[in-house]
Amino acid sequence: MMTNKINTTAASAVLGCVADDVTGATDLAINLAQGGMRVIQWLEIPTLDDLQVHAVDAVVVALKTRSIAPSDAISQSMAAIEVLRDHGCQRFYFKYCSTFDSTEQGNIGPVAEAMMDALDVKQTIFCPAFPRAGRTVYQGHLFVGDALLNESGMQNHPLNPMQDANLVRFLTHQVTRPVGRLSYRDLADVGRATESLQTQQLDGIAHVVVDCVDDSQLQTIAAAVSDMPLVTGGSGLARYLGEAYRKSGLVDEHRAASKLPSIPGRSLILSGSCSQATNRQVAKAKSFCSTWQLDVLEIARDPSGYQRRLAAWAEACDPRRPLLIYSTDDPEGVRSVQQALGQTEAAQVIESFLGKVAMDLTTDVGVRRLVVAGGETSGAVVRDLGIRALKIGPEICAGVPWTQSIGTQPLAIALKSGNFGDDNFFHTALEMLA
Ligand SMILES: Nc1ncnc2c1ncn2[C@@H]1O[C@H](COP(=O)(O)OP(=O)(O)O)[C@@H](O)[C@H]1O
Ligand SMILES: O=C(O)[C@@H](O)C(=O)COP(=O)(O)O
Repeated sequence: MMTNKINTTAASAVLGCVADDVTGATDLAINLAQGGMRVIQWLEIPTLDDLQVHAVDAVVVALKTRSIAPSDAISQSMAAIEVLRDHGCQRFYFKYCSTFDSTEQGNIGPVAEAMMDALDVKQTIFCPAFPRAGRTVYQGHLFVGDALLNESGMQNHPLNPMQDANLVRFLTHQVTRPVGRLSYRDLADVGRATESLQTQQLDGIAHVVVDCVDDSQLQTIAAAVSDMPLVTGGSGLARYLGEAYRKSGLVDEHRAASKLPSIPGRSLILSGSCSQATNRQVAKAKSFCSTWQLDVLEIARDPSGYQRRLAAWAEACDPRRPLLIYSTDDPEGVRSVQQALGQTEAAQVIESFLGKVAMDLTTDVGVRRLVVAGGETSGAVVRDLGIRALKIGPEICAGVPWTQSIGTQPLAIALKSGNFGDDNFFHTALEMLA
């Protein structure tokens, strides 16, 4: 049950966002910042006192709810929404993956419906499109580049293989209320888009999947939904919310983005993503990094022995070269590990090991610059490092900024969604700090 306590201090953020994973949250945060909003990203649910300390327009709370049981995802998301609402947020954003990562059981639909109930909202949109990163939606079908979602490599995802690109059909499995579509034809102007949403609401359509193939359509969608209390989607839409909220008087001025973190120290790349993009990026990074490929079965057998060997190796490496430690593998490698350990156990073994590696190497060998590839992987790493919040810096590639941890002994951190970035991503990221 939500409480009715509303905080109305001047410091309240207008927009409260809940993201279902950490890289997704960072992606959302950089897009909001590029739209001129001041943003803070929390890596755990903040307290009301935490929220009073930072004067921002948008608060992004990163959860790790994408691949857990729907009931757990709902309860964590509700806890986040409650604190954001009590803080005084007037608009809410549920961020999930631009590739709609979920299964027929959830968690996108069930979490969205729970948020709608909590906020007393009759209709929301589903807008995963992020054209700058190649994610578009046409006739309700999600494309990654020029491939349908289910032919894009996402059909082999280790945790949520995506086998249906038709979002209207797929979302219908996850929700209890009717699903409609805002067609690209109605995105010709804001008035038409608004009218289509209103007509659908009168027809009882609660969930509207939004077509969108370019940024001008995102701009139209943002203007059409600026009064909607709750929107859901990828990060693309967020880029234009600042402008829409400024026009409707919710946010005052356009704020400049933050600077690069200036933090000396060793660089470490940790990669647990098995996406096609990350496989290519890891292959490229081997040329300029000291490299260690994890043997997952050996970690499962003797985690502490393996951790000691890895730490000794890192200690002995040339400190001027970045360290690259990865479990990234092709679908065949992933299958064989999952057959031996089970899907969930394999993920847990790797995530908890990479978290420990991050702790060891930041504590013992002077790592202060950290790049992590993979949403679940990033979630595990920042949790184990005990980082509570991030300041958002400039963009490395679409959807991935440099960030700086807030607190004593800050780290420069880049959290990369598995699918994002070109083949030279790791090099580009570290060169920016050189
Ligand atoms: N070699 C591997 N075999 C099996 N599972 C793996 C392997 N490497 C990583 N994983 C698991 O696959 C999942 C990848 O998810 P994630 O980190 O979110 O990456 P992405 O951003 O590409 O989705 C993680 O749970 C990770 O622990
Ligand atoms: O929207 C996106 O594509 C990303 O922001 C995202 O959610 C990242 O998820 P992972 O691919 O699991 O890192």
